[in-house]
Amino acid sequence: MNEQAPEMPTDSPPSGFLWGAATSSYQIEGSPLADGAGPSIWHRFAHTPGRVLNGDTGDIACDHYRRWREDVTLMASLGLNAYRFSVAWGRILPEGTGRVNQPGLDFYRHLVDALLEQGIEPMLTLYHWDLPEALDARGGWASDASPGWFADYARILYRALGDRVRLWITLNEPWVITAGGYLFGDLAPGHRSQSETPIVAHNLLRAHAAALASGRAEGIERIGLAVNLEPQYPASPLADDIAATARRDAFINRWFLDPVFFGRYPAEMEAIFGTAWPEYSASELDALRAPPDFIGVNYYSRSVVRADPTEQPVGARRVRQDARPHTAMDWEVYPQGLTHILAWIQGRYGNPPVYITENGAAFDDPPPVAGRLHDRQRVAYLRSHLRAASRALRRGVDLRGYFAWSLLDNFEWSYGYAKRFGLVRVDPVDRQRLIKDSGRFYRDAIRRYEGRA
Ligand SMILES: N#[N+]C[C@@H]1[C@@H](O)[C@H](O)[C@@H](O)[C@@H]2O[C@H]12
Repeated sequence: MNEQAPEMPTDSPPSGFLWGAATSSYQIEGSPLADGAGPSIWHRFAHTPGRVLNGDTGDIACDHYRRWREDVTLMASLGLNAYRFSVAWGRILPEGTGRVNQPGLDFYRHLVDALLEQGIEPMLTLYHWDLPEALDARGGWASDASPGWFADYARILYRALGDRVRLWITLNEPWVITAGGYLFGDLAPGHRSQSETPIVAHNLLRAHAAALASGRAEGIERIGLAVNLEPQYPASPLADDIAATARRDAFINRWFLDPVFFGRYPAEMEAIFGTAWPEYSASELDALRAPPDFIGVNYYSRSVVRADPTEQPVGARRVRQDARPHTAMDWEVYPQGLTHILAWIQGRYGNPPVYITENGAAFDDPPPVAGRLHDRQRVAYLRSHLRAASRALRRGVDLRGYFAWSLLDNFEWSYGYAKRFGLVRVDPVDRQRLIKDSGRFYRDAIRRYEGRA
């Protein structure tokens, strides 16, 4: 596909720039209970009738647990020099704590070694939503003990893989873990509790700090935090809309980053949660200060915000921008928002190193024809967002890499397999992989950026 690659401010990106793709364990691996693994909250959630569209589960997913060698070869054929994946906690510690399951460790060690053999830098996410069911039975992230569980689990992985994995992420999207799993209830474990929500968020922040500390003790030098960020724009200059936008910005963008960088929550949180917001001592807040060595930015879209008292707990809602293109998730395609959010990080948190750890789009792909899949909308999305990333580089943002979401069509949580984000198609029947035009475009863009085209 002779697509013009996006322009870059310089002939090539900063040296060492990472060109990757991202996945997560429950979404691609399948075989959730193989070789001694313990079940996760997503295994239970997906097998609970009515929780996932079409009754889909991750029992097979992309069958990556068995096809991982083929997938590493696929990554190399795309010219990736990095790959972001997550570890299923339950494969390492079937009961969440205690006994280590060696076959689980071996699976990830073999995967990492195969990546390194292909010159592909592994970026390992310790937690991407699949908490061991055994820990949820003990209170899960609402338990005061959860940070200790997580630090112990992290330490096992640091010791097993710290000599070959250089880039670590503690948590993937703590906001989605909290809001999806404990406030709105559309994600595992499916709670809907305004009182539990701030407690879970606080424990996740404590867990991040604990895992950062245990990593430092093991000599791990590059530990990040991956956050979903969504720039918020007021629908009008009305004071109510401006205030609603500030509340939603605090709720989505600052709730987790402010504590880890400043040791304080955004002032808006108490107004959002009211009496459900706990009292924290100065020392409890200061203990959250755990600046990551880099921020992982998961960017998909923006929100245009209007005040709406019926939309709780924030009192704000998104206003759909009908005049603009939207993805199959009904998210507005807004590449400028990526530049804006990267510049916002640069200004607010002191220009920390940043990786775009997820960026991509679901579209209703056409069927393959003669061995090709022409996903033109996804090619356009990638091109516009790579350009937006290059504009951030031009502003001096310390951007170190870009990971497309996702390498493979995979299990899209409560949407099951109905929403497809992959650069590579996965056949729903035989799981055969087929590189889409977007995968070819990304491969060609990498070559041009790296001056190899
Ligand atoms: N939805 N959606 C796509 C994508 C999801 O598949 C990832 O697992 C999350 O990290 C993040 O929400 C983004």
